[in-house]
Amino acid sequence: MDTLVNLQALPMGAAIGGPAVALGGITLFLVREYVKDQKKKSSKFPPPPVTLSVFVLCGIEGDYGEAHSYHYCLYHYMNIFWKLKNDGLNAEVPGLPVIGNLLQLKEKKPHKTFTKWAETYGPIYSIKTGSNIMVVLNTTDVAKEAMVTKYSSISTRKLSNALKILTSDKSIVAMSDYNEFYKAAKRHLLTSTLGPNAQKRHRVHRDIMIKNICEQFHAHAKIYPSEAVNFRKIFQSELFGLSLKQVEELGTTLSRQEIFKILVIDPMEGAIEVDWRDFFPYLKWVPNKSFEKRIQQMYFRRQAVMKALIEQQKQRSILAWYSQIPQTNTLSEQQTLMLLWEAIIEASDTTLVTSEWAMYELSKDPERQKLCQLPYLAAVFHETLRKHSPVPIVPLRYVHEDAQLGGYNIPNGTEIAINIYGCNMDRKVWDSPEEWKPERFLKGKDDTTELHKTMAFGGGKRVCAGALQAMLISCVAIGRLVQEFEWRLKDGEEANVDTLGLTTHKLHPLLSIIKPRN
Ligand code: HEM
Repeated sequence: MDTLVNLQALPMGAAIGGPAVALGGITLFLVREYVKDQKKKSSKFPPPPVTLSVFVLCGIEGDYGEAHSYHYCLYHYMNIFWKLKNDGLNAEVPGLPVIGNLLQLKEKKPHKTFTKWAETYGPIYSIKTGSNIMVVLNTTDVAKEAMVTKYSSISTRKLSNALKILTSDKSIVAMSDYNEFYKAAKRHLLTSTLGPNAQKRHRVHRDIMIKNICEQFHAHAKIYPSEAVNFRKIFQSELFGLSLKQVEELGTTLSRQEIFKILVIDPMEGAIEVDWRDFFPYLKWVPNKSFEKRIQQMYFRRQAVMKALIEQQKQRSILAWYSQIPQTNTLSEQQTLMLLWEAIIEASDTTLVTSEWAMYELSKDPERQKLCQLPYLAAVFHETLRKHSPVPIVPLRYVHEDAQLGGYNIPNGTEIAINIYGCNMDRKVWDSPEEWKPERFLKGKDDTTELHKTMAFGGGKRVCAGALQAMLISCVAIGRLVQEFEWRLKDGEEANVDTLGLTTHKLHPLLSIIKPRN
């Protein structure tokens, strides 16, 4: 999934407008007074005295998700702030008043910024994104603790405004809270599409996909032997075809490229659209019409295409798992539509990201292309997941009851960012982490825990449902492409390592010169 990582921590500070600044002055004053007051009362960071009276006077009830008044947010913020301080998590990245660390994250590659901060502030620290407090985990042990042993206290999500619309308010597996809908939906996804039996049935589609890809690369090598081929152009289109399976009829009104844009590219971009109200929930009454219009348009276009697709597939009974869903009577039509879309978008992105980076690394190094026996192929796959972590930050988790992580008490209301990329760059765990060395996985080849040390697919109850599919497609593709061609990077391509977007999408599509092997 991966595709819908909720990076609410990816703000463009510049988007924060006038009203925030105006209220900011008041906030700053209140915070300063509060801190002064605390210091006067005790030097040992007492528990927050809590502006409970303000809270009560405002008449706010319900959980944090519903309580969006300015006072409540301030109360909530201070509460978490002092609890964290009290329990010794002093590592805190300094930021600006009111907006906190938002401006420092405007580069839109928070996994890299978080990793850099870990060098200065240690592997666990807190940051502020507007009125939210987030604890960032950059170390494997604590990340596992959050995903596995402490999961029950950290199993909900707080979505950005864009994601609320695009996911029909948590109606997809990857973005839902842990509840009955989640359990039913994940079960369906696994039994009908992504689990081992379903993947066995889908083998025929994978074989056709790889055959088509190889044919297109051969055609290119024949006509333009000395010109670089654009890996992504061929791979992406075939991969999307696999995820949609047969949509030729739909294709008579819309091209595959157009459908791809509506179902995959637009929502991926929409998911990281910044609505500054995400960071200042007490300002949610301020209209942000252009933002809402953009996201709503994406939503309606996707609805239209998905409905057409479902109608068509129902008539042809091709989507086997779709016809299974209504039998349970547990999912509404809209939830079913969303799950179908989820399977499409998630199948179309991260597998491409992984395969493209693996072919980039192999194209750099002809010697390593000779070593493609099976264990080595698995090592290439896992090392690519480590160095290029396709989902660099696990979709944000929300602490809904006080929990302990890494020996610190983390209060209810804190957001948790698990920086998988940061964990995979940790020098204490990985030798020369910046180098791509598949050999590091050969030693532990019989030890599956060693292979999953990268945590690329998350872990615990929320572990990625599509890990098997991603591995099957990626490994078969990488193996076949290296078997059939010699790969060499186009001159100048080596430096193109920049990424773009929610996943670690290669900014510049891979360009390699390919030569068929005898
Ligand atoms: C290399 C490829 C992939 C990577 C690295 C990846 C990674 C991840 C990660 C990190 C999560 C989040 C786990 C969490 O919240 O703790 C996730 C969740 C998920 N992924 Fe993937 N994914 C990949 C491919 C796929 C594919 C191909 C599909 C489906 C076709 C898929 C479907 C899902 C679903 C449904 C979830 C939500 C699981 C849950 O919340 O229980 N993923 N993935």
